[in-house]
Amino acid sequence: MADPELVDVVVVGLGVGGEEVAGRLAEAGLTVVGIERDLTGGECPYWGCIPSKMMIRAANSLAEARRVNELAGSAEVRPDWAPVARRIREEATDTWDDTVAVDRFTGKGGRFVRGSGRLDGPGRVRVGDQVFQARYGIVLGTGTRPSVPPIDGLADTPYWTNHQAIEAEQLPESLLVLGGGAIGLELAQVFARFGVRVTVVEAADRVLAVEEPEASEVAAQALRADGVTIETGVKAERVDHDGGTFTLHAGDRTFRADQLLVVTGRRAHLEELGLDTVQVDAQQRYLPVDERMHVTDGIWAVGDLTGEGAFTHIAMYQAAIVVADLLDHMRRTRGGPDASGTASVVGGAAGVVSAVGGAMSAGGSTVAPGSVPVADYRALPRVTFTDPEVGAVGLTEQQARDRGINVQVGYTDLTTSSRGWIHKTGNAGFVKLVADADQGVLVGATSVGPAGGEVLSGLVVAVHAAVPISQLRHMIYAYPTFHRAIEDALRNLK
Ligand SMILES: Cc1cc2nc3c(=O)[nH]c(=O)nc-3n(C[C@H](O)[C@H](O)[C@H](O)COP(=O)(O)OP(=O)(O)OC[C@H]3O[C@@H](n4cnc5c(N)ncnc54)[C@H](O)[C@@H]3O)c2cc1C
Ligand SMILES: NC(=O)c1ccc[n+]([C@@H]2O[C@H](COP(=O)([O-])OP(=O)(O)OC[C@H]3O[C@@H](n4cnc5c(N)ncnc54)[C@H](O)[C@@H]3O)[C@@H](O)[C@H]2O)c1
Repeated sequence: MADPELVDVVVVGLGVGGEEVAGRLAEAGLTVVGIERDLTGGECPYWGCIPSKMMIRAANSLAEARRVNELAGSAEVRPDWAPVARRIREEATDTWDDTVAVDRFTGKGGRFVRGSGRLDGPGRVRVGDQVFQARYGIVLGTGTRPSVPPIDGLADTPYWTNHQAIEAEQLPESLLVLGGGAIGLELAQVFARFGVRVTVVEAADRVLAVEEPEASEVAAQALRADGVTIETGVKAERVDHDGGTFTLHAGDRTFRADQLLVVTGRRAHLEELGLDTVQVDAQQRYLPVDERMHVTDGIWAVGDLTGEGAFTHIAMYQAAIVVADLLDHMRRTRGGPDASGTASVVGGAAGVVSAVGGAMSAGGSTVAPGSVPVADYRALPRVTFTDPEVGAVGLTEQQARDRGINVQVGYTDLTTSSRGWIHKTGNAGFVKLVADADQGVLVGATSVGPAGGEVLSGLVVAVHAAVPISQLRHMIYAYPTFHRAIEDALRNLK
């Protein structure tokens, strides 16, 4: 067995989070080994956010064209999946080839290794026959994979996960979607708008169950208007496939379709990471991290793996913290610059310090030695890109009540706002605010509507910066925007 090779940092998993950390550290002059077993960039660019939003853009253009009949004359719409599949192949994924992403990383000075990495004792990572010893740290960014429920017969059928759904070049005539969460609803609406007969089968008593009940209701109504059948409270017991048709059995009910898409959540595979070799429990659902993304001595984690929210913006946010903290750790280990910025490190990492004179560049912001930012998820935004979009930040009303907060709620229906009324067809939505009456600030908000995700931005600022409600009430909201509904909802707080 070859001796371990000494490098500065090893990053295992080059998804959104890992690629960002590895690239930034390599740019900073560290010797960084990035290990990826599949495609550099991970789920988001190849099977997640980007191609799914290309599908949504296409499906929404069909829906908008169909609205011409109500607003502006007549339009005949003939959906064709071919340009969508082509765009995903050619523009988004290079037909699922990551050469560009690997070149981007190596262009920054990183060293790329294709394979499955696992911890091999303190400071060490093994990939195949190669073993790397990390001088300053190891970063785990191995993400999640679909969590497939243990339903009788399911594993033996050719069901789709998000991968096959995103890669589809032809659409089935009918589709069962198991799971009415973010992925399920976004894709169900897309396929329905392209003419597929879609049924969503959800175990909980409502779709999008993590968000406000009003959001679940509007989303369900919108999908039904697109022809989607929504079945909630269904406990699937068995799945059969006879070569052409899937049959899903639940009590005395059966659901049939040409294809079955399983989107029932995601799971981190900690058991694959060799965590036992560093005395970390691998029997957990996610890998717990502290506010600076530490797992244990010399190990950081980033992204979906941490269970702090499976979103690309969380992975990027955490990546900035890991970079800052790792550079800070390196400086302390090497006896680097003090708070006044006197550089004293040498070797591969010296470039980092000399380049910025004692301050360290992390995530686009400059971090002075010793002042590493810490994670704060109070104002975590999320957007489900159905039409209407469901945007939310911070706590739901129920979550706030469960925390014992003295809650006030303000609600307004978008259809009654000037802009909603003008917009007419496709105007479903609302703004709901959750306030802490004792503190006089918003702790959560939901904005559903044609631009629900964009309207959310003002609400994210309000929750993040704890802007006093009295101040929010005395702002000027442009007329007639969708976001002006926030002013109404503030007025309705009680
Ligand atoms: C259909 C869909 C739509 C989505 N839409 C959105 C959206 O609109 N907005 C949003 O914010 N988020 C969205 N997400 C979520 C987003 O894709 C994830 O939050 C993001 O990809 C997480 O990044 P990550 O780096 O944690 O993990 P991943 O992107 O999962 O990357 C992890 C990488 O690690 C690699 N890996 C795993 N184990 C090993 C190992 N042992 N050795 C080497 N490599 C390994 C994997 O191959 C993978 O490339 C969507 C997800 C899906 C599935
Ligand atoms: N727009 C976005 O930002 C976006 C889009 C897609 C995905 N994502 C991320 O990816 C994550 C995973 O998405 P997802 O939709 O797979 O998970 P999810 O957790 O959002 O939803 C899964 C749904 O499946 C249901 N379910 C679980 N087991 C079931 C069963 N046996 N039968 C029927 N229903 C069952 C759950 O009740 C839940 O409603 C999301 O949590 C989100 O963080 C984000």
